[in-house]
Amino acid sequence: MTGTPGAAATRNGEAPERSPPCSPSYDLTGKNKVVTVDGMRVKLQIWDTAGQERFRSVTHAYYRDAQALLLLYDITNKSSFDNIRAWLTEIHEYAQRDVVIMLLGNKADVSSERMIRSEDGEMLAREYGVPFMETSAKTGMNVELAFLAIAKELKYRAGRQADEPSFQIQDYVESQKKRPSCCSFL
Ligand SMILES: Nc1nc2c(ncn2[C@@H]2O[C@H](COP(=O)(O)OP(=O)(O)OP(=O)(O)O)[C@@H](O)[C@H]2O)c(=O)[nH]1
Repeated sequence: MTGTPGAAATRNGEAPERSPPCSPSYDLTGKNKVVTVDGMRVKLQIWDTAGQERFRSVTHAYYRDAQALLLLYDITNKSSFDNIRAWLTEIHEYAQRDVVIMLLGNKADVSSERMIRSEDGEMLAREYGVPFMETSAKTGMNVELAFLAIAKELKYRAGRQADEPSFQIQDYVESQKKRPSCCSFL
């Protein structure tokens, strides 16, 4: 899943079939997920473009109609981080104009092999104006939060009332996210 638009909530529900790519404790992809937001059930249909970076025309089909994209890199793999800019460029060209984007630095549990500092992820996210957090599909750190934040944003957009205060996804993520307990010294 790393370095790819890892997951998307979609409008039309039509998705190419794909098996989940791995079996850590938390599978971030390949399923429908129901998140309860303020008592309302929001259904997210999640697609994973993993392993298809070489087939750009295929991945376009995945995210062209997506309402949200989770961009994942692997904190132990520099090239996955370096690929993120290219993905953001792609997304700018092919995705919906108002797509919700979130940047995730996954494998935060393996601090001994860390290549990308948390601050680097934060800086990149700030540059593109997207929320950022580090996650671990192994321990589950921030995984539910990522989906919850997306669901909250989509629910807010769908039912926005004129007098309703706007939902600030970046502020929400910053206030809720957990930091890895052990930090590297890079
Ligand atoms: N320690 C740790 N391992 C993880 C984590 N997430 C995934 N892995 C492992 O990393 C390996 C690769 O995971 P994938 O999800 O298949 O990675 P990918 O880059 O999407 O791979 P492709 O599907 O081939 O593109 C598997 O062995 C996973 O179990 C994590 O958060 N922590």
